[in-house]
Formats: sequence, structure tokens, C-alpha cells
Amino acid sequence: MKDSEIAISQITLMKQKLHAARSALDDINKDRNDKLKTLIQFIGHLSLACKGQNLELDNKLAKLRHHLHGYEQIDEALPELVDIERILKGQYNHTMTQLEESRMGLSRVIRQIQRVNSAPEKVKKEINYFKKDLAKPFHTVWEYIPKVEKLIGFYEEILQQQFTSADDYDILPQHIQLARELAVKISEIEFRKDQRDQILVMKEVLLGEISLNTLLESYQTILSLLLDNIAREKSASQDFLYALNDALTVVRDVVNSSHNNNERSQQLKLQLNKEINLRVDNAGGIITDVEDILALKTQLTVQLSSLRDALTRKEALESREQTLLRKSIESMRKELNSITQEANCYKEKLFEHQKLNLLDPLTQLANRTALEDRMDQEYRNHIRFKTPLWIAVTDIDHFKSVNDNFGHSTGDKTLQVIAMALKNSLRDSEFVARYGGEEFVLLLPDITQDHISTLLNRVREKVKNIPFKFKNQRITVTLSIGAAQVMDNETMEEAFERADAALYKAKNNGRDRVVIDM
Ligand SMILES: Nc1nc2c(ncn2[C@@H]2O[C@H](COP(=O)(O)OP(=O)(O)OP(=O)(O)O)[C@@H](O)[C@H]2O)c(=O)[nH]1
Repeated sequence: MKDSEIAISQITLMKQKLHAARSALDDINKDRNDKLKTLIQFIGHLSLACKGQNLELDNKLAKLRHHLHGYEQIDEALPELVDIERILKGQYNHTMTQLEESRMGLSRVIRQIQRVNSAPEKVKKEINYFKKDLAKPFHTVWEYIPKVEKLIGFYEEILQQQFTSADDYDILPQHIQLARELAVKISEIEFRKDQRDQILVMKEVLLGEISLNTLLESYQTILSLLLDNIAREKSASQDFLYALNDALTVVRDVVNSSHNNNERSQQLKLQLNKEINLRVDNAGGIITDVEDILALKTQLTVQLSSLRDALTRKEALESREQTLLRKSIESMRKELNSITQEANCYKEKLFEHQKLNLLDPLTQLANRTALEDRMDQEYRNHIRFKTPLWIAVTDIDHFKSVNDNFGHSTGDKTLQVIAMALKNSLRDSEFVARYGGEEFVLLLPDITQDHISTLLNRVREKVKNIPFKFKNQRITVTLSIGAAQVMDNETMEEAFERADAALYKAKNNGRDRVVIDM
């Protein structure tokens, strides 16, 4: 073989080897690229899976994903992969600790739920199983979440049971207290006649064995009745104003029409006066001009007849005027009468209301508002005329026991009888008001220090001697009284405070006594 042929065959061989080496290199490159691609994909998925659990891990994975696109060899990523592996291990430990803590938390909650006595039996059993189940540790968050859901389910069932049995809520002492207070309050409010029976029934209910629902319904009914009364009151005032307005419109029309009539009559009268004057002038002229007495007589007769005619018309006009005037006065009087009646009715109603606003409906004594007015009045007199003024506060002793032992309506009657006794034991110039509950206030002007004790003890004795008989049992009801004289430079309120403190002393010193603050 020639040298040249040998060389050609060697070159061909080398070419073939080179080609083989290039394609092997291409394969390696392709393989490396595929692996890098897979790694990038894997890191991408890992990032998604771990996202939000650990900020450092999120950042490292993001950086690695970014770097991998530039790396020639996977080896270049090794340091970062080691770092990520370390963080992943830490994260796993952290998650496990957290899961354990959450498991303990669930066990604590379950123990609390077990204390709910009203939980249905079925739920109680399930809770027991669940508690045993909770003894095993969790390995993943996915085991934890269904447990939480189950726990919420228990809560739901227990709450549902509570809601469906809400109607059977026990009535608590404070509810009973509210019912009693409402009963007292409605006795103090003046209701319309047609509402009174309903109120009486409600009072009985409130003072008896009451359920929470009935109590709420009572509050609602009373509110509606009161709102209804307010609305009626408003519409009564409105009716009165409308009636007043109608009457004024009628009066205005009458005045207008009589004014117009008047103007027309005035013009007619002017015309008639002119005519009459003309006739008189004419008659005058005839008298001076005519010499023939017969002709004069004839002419004068004509003139006088025209004059009589004009005068008759004037008379008729004036009489029509009179009639119209009488009519309009009559219709105005009618309107005024009806509006006066209406106003009187309204005044009476207002007066009744004012009176009711100042009276305590149960005892018919003056109420607290009336007391305040009277205190102002008495205080002014005391300052002006320098007369002595006493204020006494009195409270029935152990009144609660009357209610408790004999019922609230007996309590009410007792209050009425004592109120009457108090009123009857005072002079006209003296004043007593129901201050609230079983407490009364007396204003006593013109009483000297020597007499106050005698007066108040007489009042106390009078009440003590009332022969109360409840359920065939003779009961003595007593009063404690505290009193104070309004001193120079002292306000009524200050004197009241002293009287109230004296009452407190009377109670503390054994009740059924009068204590005067000196
Ligand atoms: N029947 C009835 N009872 C009322 C009225 N207003 C208040 N009461 C009752 O009066 C009682 C007042 O009781 P307490 O304040 O404890 O006083 P008390 O039993 O009189 O005892 P002392 O004042 O300490 O002697 C409560 O039971 C109230 O319900 C009412 O209008 N009618």
C-alpha cells in the first residue's frame, strides 16, 4: 500500500473516531441538560411544596432555581443542595414539634368539651373515642386537619343542642327580681281604662312563677301599650288643632263675606242718599218756583211719593244688612261655641294628665315629681317668711316580709292603707308624697322643734295601730321615721340627706321609731 493510501485510511479512521467522540459528547451534553432540566423541575416543585413554611428555605430554593440555568455541571449546585438539605431537615423537626404541640392542644380542648354536661350522650361517646385516637402522635399536617374538623363538629352538635333547648333556659334570681321590679313599675304608670285589666293580669303573672319568655313578652307588651298611648296623645292634640283650624277658616270666610256685603250695601246706601237729597232739593225748588198751590200740591205729592219710595228701599236695605249681620254673628258664635267646647275638653284632658303625672297611681298620693315641686314652693316660703320647715322620710319596716308571706297584692293594699293613714294624719298645709317603693316623704311647715317629735310619733303610732289582718293573722306594720329641719343657708336637698341619714339610724336602732337630726 502506498503511503498516501495509508494516510487516507488513517485519516478516515480518525474522522470516524472523532465523529464517534462528538456524538458521545453530544449524548453526554444532552444527558446533562436533561438532568439539569429534571433538577430544575424538581426544585420548582419542591419550592411550591415548601412555600410559606420557612422563609430561608423559600429564598434558597428560588436562588438555586435561578442559578441552575447558568450551571455547566450539576456538581456546581452541590453546596447549595447541601445547604437546602440542612434547612429541610430543620424544618421537618420543627414541623414535628409543632404537630406534637397541636396534638396536646387538641387534647386540652377535648378535656374541656368533656366537661359540658349538657352534651348529647352520642357526642359524649364519640368524644371518648376521639380522645383515645388523639393519644397517637401525628406524622403529617394532613393527619392533624381532619382531627380539628372533627372537633369543630363536636362543638357544632353541642351548640345546636343548646340552641334547640334555649326555650328551657332556667329562670335566674335576677330575672325574678326584674319581673318584680316591672310589676312595681307598671303599678306606678297610669294606663288607659281599656288597658287596665290587661295590666292587672300582667302584674299577677309577673309576681307569680314566671318563665323567661313570659318576662320578655311582658316587657314587649308594656312597651307597645306605652307607645300606643303616646301615639294616641299625639293624635288627640292633632285633632284639636285641626278642629281649631277649621273653625278659624269658617270665621274668616264669614268675616270676608260680611265685609263684601258691607261694601255693596255702602254703595247702594250712597246712591239712595243721593236720590233722597235730590228729591228733597227738587221739592225745595218746586216750593220756590210754583205759584199755583194746586200744581204745587200735585208736584209735591209726586216728589213725596218718590221720597217715600227711596226711604222704603233704604229701610229694606238696612234690614237686609241687619239680617246678614245677625246671620254671620250667629254662625261665628256657633263656631266659637264648638271650638270652646273642644278646647275645654282638651283642657280637661290635659288637666287630668297633669294631675295623673303628679299622682302615684297605686296610693293616689303625690308622686316624686309633685314632691319636688312642693319642696321648691315650701323652700321659697321658708326663705321669704323665715318660717320653720321640716322634712321627714319614712319607710315601712320589713315590708319585704309582707310581700313574701302574703303576696304582692296584699303588699299593694297595705301600701294603700298606710298612704291613706299618713295623709289623714296631716293638716292641709302639710304634705306627703310616695317617694318610691315603701318610702314616703313628709313636708311639715310651721312646726316648732318642740312639736315635731310629738307629731311624727303620732303618725307612727297611727300606722302601728291599723288592725291589719292577713290570712286570718293579726299583723302589726310599723314605720321608721327620720326628720330634719331645714337650717339657715341650707338647701332642701341637704336637709333631705340629713333626714334620710336619720331614717337610717332609726332602722339601725331597732325600727318602729322616730329619729330627729338636731
Ligand atoms: N307590693 C308592693 N311591694 C313593693 C312596692 N314597691 C316596693 N315594694 C317592695 O318593698 C320591699 C322593700 O324591701 P327592702 O328594701 O328589703 O326593705 P324592708 O323589707 O322594708 O326592710 P327594711 O326597710 O330594712 O325594714 C321589696 O320587697 C319590694 O318589692 C309596691 O309598689 N308594691
